[in-house]
Amino acid sequence: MKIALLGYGKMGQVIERIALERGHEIVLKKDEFNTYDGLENANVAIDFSVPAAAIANISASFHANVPVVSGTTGWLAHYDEMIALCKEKNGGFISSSNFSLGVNLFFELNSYLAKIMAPYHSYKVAMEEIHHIHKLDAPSGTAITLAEGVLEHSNCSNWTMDASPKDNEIQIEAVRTGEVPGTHTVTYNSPIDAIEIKHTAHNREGFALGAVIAAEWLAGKHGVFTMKDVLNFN
Ligand SMILES: NC(=O)C1=CN([C@@H]2O[C@H](COP(=O)(O)OP(=O)(O)OC[C@H]3O[C@@H](n4cnc5c(N)ncnc54)[C@H](O)[C@@H]3O)[C@@H](O)[C@H]2O)C=CC1
Ligand SMILES: O=C(O)C1=N[C@H](C(=O)O)C[C@H](O)C1
Repeated sequence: MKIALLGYGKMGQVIERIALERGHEIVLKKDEFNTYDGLENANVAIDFSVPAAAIANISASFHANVPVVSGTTGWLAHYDEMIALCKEKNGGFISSSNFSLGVNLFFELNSYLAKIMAPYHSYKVAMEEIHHIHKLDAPSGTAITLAEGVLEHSNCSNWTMDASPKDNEIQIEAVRTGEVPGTHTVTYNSPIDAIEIKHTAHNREGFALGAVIAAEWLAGKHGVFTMKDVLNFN
């Protein structure tokens, strides 16, 4: 399969290695300095760039009739626009705040826990995400997905990064330190005890492998999909 890498930073480089190991060919490595020349030759594009570039990368893929997997976080305000463009161009699209198998299992666990905790109002839910100091966005896309998973089942109204959240708000604390690849914790605390679930990425391999598997799955398809479709979680 011919892959266009849209973004060739920390993630793009791990994705390249894994894609080559799985027998794929890289036909474009797009960064902020070069053009989309060659994109039209790809069977699939993989966007791991920066929030400001993600929209242009995803749009360029739809215009070139190339299905696109996007892992870039921090551009959710434009999500509906990209879905509309995908439909207009009959494109193929998967975006996810986190492509690792472990985190996608963790999303399922988070939803289940939120469901069974819903009747117990003495527990207050909060989240912490820890990442490397180079990360541009906060909170992480993964923390937002986790919070959305809780909001679906609880009577909380929204998430906040405010240090003094209201009773009906889910607090997300974002910590930036060293070279941490990504750690997410969801805690339900009561005056009596606490229940905590945690996912720790030891490196970027899981994110990258998940993105390549998603790309293999998406090639040749039209429509908007999620990692649940790829992993058969539905
Ligand atoms: N969904 C997931 O599983 C994961 C998502 N991410 C997200 O992926 C994104 C990239 O992460 P990293 O690789 O760690 O960041 P990075 O900063 O190492 O790399 C970003 C790359 O984007 C490139 N770039 C900048 N402007 C561009 C443009 N106009 N077109 C194409 N590329 C451009 C930069 O040259 C840089 O190489 C971030 O938003 C991060 O939050 C990171 C890990 C996992
Ligand atoms: O920027 C990162 O590094 C990561 N970003 C994603 C996010 O914002 O959730 C996924 C992962 O945690 C690493």
